[in-house]
Amino acid sequence: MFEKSTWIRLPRNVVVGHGVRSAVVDVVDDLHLQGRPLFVTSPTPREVAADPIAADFEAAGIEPKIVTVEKATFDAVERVIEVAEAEGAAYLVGIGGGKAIDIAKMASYHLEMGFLSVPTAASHDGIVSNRGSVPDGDSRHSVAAEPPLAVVADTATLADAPWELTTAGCADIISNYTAVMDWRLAKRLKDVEYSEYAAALSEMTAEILVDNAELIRPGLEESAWVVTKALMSSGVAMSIAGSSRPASGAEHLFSHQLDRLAPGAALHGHQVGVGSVMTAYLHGGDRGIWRDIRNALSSIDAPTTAAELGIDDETVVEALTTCHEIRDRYTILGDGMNERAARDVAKKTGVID
Ligand SMILES: NC(=O)C1=CN([C@@H]2O[C@H](COP(=O)(O)OP(=O)(O)OC[C@H]3O[C@@H](n4cnc5c(N)ncnc54)[C@H](O)[C@@H]3O)[C@@H](O)[C@H]2O)C=CC1
Ligand SMILES: O=C(CO)COP(=O)(O)O
Ligand SMILES: [Zn+2]
Repeated sequence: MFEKSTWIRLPRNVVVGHGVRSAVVDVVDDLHLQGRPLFVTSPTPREVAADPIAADFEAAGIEPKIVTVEKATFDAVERVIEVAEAEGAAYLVGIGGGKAIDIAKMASYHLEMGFLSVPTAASHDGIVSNRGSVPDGDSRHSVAAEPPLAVVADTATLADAPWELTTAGCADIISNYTAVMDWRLAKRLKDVEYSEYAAALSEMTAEILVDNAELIRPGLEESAWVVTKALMSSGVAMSIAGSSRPASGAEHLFSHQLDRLAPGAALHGHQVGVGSVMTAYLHGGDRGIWRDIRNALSSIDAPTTAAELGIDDETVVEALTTCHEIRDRYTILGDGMNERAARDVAKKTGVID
């Protein structure tokens, strides 16, 4: 008897384009959301977007409460839950980069409340995904979270954000190549749950982005459009899979370990991009696609070396040898690299000197 079932939760409204920030209040109306919203944001996105959006709500007779968060931690999620309960919030709006959006979607999941995603940077593919990513001691959890009821991505805001945030988003997408290689490997070796549709969507998203790399240039609003569509498509792949597997493999483990060893040194997307160059080498050796990945990253101004990340060579080697312990996710790293092998791959790919 056939007993499989799946439940894929995707946004109902996706609004992307120039100036759509002022449409958030209309989107809320279209979704028939009632009551007081809680905006979850961080300091710069508050100035850039949350305060102006709050003014639109006030003009429409709705008084939002705003909470500002700094880090994507379980404590921050707890604080947002407490504020939402104390203020009688009816739904949450995450406004900012990956961290603010992750906190909002995780708090919404716990509160069983609707959530809207309003990215202010095209820096990560968590904009529509149903996962949250949180460091916790020596581990990094990928936790279930509320997918957004709607996404409102204003390309004017995204194009105005610092250019490196956009290149980080591109690198987060380019890393899908190796994430999918790891997922297929884990399917073959460990029979993990696998979706060919999610894997294909994730790979195709990376391909389309690389094919359109010439459109991704600083100061071009069209770049924000191209990158945001890719970020959403990658997030949909995660929602189809019900896991971050299509977009997170060993290159993400490497980045999560760098976050522990060198906190704040580089952006998430830039770290996973450099990780992807090295794990592509581990998958395919010298004839594999590692040079294609490195060239794709260079073509959109993303870092390809430890020095460009602002991280020293020894930290890269340490991250490579220890990052398999971050979580129980089988990848090309298997049960870990030894130091000589880690140094070798980092040197051969030009990541370290
Ligand atoms: N849940 C998921 O599926 C995913 C989650 N992530 C998570 O997202 C985080 C990475 O996201 P990021 O956006 O790189 O980090 P982030 O949220 O820390 O943002 C980076 C910086 O950009 C600033 N910023 C945002 N918009 C701006 C604007 N318009 N102008 C000026 N500055 C602006 C922020 O204030 C922050 O200082 C990581 O924690 C990562 O694990 C990443 C991918 C997928
Ligand atoms: O960053 C992600 C996908 O780009 C997902 O993060 P995790 O590695 O925490 O699942
Ligand atoms: Zn990522």
